[in-house]
Amino acid sequence: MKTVIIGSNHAGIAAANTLLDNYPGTEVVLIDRNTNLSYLGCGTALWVGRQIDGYEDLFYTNEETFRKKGAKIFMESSVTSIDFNNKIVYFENKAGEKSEESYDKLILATGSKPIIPNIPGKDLEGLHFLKLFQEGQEVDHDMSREDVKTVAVIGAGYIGVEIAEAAKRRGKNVLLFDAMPTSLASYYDPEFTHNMDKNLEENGIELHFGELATEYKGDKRVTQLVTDKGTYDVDMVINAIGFTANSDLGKDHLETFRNGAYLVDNHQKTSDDSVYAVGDCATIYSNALEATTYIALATNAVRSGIVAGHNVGGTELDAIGVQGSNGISIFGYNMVSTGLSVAAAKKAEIDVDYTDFEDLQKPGFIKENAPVKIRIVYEKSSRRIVGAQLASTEDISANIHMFSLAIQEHVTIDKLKLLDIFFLPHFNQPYNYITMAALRAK
Ligand SMILES: Cc1cc2nc3c(=O)[nH]c(=O)nc-3n(C[C@H](O)[C@H](O)[C@H](O)COP(=O)(O)OP(=O)(O)OC[C@H]3O[C@@H](n4cnc5c(N)ncnc54)[C@H](O)[C@@H]3O)c2cc1C
Ligand SMILES: NC(=O)C1=CN([C@@H]2O[C@H](COP(=O)(O)OP(=O)(O)OC[C@H]3O[C@@H](n4cnc5c(N)ncnc54)[C@H](O)[C@@H]3O)[C@@H](O)[C@H]2O)C=CC1
Repeated sequence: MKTVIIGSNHAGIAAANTLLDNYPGTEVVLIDRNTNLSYLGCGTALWVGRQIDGYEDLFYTNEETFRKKGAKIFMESSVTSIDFNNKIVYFENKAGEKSEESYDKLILATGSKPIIPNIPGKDLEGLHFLKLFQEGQEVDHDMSREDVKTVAVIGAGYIGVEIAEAAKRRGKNVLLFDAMPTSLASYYDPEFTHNMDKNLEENGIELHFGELATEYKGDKRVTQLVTDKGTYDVDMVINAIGFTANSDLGKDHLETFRNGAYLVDNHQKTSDDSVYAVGDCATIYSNALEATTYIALATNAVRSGIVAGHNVGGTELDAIGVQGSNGISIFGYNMVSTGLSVAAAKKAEIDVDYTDFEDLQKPGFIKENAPVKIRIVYEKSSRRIVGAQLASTEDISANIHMFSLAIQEHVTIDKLKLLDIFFLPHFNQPYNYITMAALRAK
């Protein structure tokens, strides 16, 4: 059996490795238009902000590894069209040479693309996106210019907040804009985002929330950003207002979601029996929403790649849905969340309650210690947990996995009240904040 995989980043790589490592004799062809594969975009801000030495270790595999495993791999080759009826993929390399590959099964792993603000001046120099490794290099290069003193970041989601920190660490004046009234509004409730906003401000980032960019101005290069509230002198702009699915190749043949992502079942199969879709170009099932949705995360890309790999290889494997678990760490302030915030539940018309608690991570007699905030969100009628948020300068990240499992397994808030949680002063308190929050639930 021959499988062609279009896109060899996290999702495509996971599918290819699953097939190559578990199904000897399977023919695998990988095609990608980029020069590199396996770039961990999550490291861009760390590298640009000089928190790590360079970008070299942000790649975890390469072309050669796939060749050694017996796969055919075409890099710098762009798939231009697919004949779904005759099962042929057409592609072109950078020299313009055209090729084709037939398939028995096709895995679409074409990922996502940044949303481009459609406002005047969008072709000026000095405007950036932050998706590809090459875009990270351009941002890094621009930030090295002596004349780039003020950086505007549009979008205070995950990429925007992380790159705003990086720009500040590089000594720039940083202006951070978002249409919403706080940073990270899609992931956390205001009780949490206000702490992050304060953290950003205390570290010298100028916040402009509830403000919409309307124009970039400049002669050849951007010199001003105009919003509905003012005009700002800037030397560089980084746009980070979200991703949308890159589904151009199959959108006329396959069923798609409202944002264009390929609709998939729990085997990652699309509406065409021979075609699978994985990662950011596909939909995903949310256990919190109990519905199909779109969540662009590397973790989802890897898991969906594994599921597709096994199903294509011949072993039935059901995806179990996700919670959209995520985390961020900015100037030492850590936030993690999973499932739905109260705001997200409201938007999805799920009637929820929540319980909050705040306490020190460890007993008061431990010196190295800091407060932790927790919110657990649960559905009013069923009492199942649908979300959790935590924030602290302590490393509270591992707590979120338990809540992810709780949402996946439909655990109620009441089940959490007497949960056996260990205590050791080096780590936590006997009256654990998880227990305390659960006990306070209405
Ligand atoms: C700056 C940044 C930071 C991030 N941080 C995190 C994080 O901390 N945690 C997290 O979970 N997620 C993070 N993400 C999101 C994560 O990177 C994506 O969810 C992940 O890359 C999705 O993987 P994918 O393989 O589905 O798609 P992509 O990474 O988008 O890869 C798609 C591949 O398809 C190829 N392709 C597309 N069209 C064609 C075509 N026509 N022909 C040939 N090849 C094609 C592309 O070249 C690309 O290599 C971050 C993203 C960015 C940009
Ligand atoms: N730590 C992590 O897990 C990370 C995850 N990612 C993922 O990568 C994907 C893309 O990240 P982001 O681009 O940061 O998307 P995002 O969805 O996290 O944030 C986009 C932000 O832009 C704002 N916005 C939208 N339209 C706007 C407009 N016209 N003007 C001003 N603001 C506007 C939104 O309110 C939102 O705050 C996301 O799925 C994200 O979860 C990215 C970086 C790190």
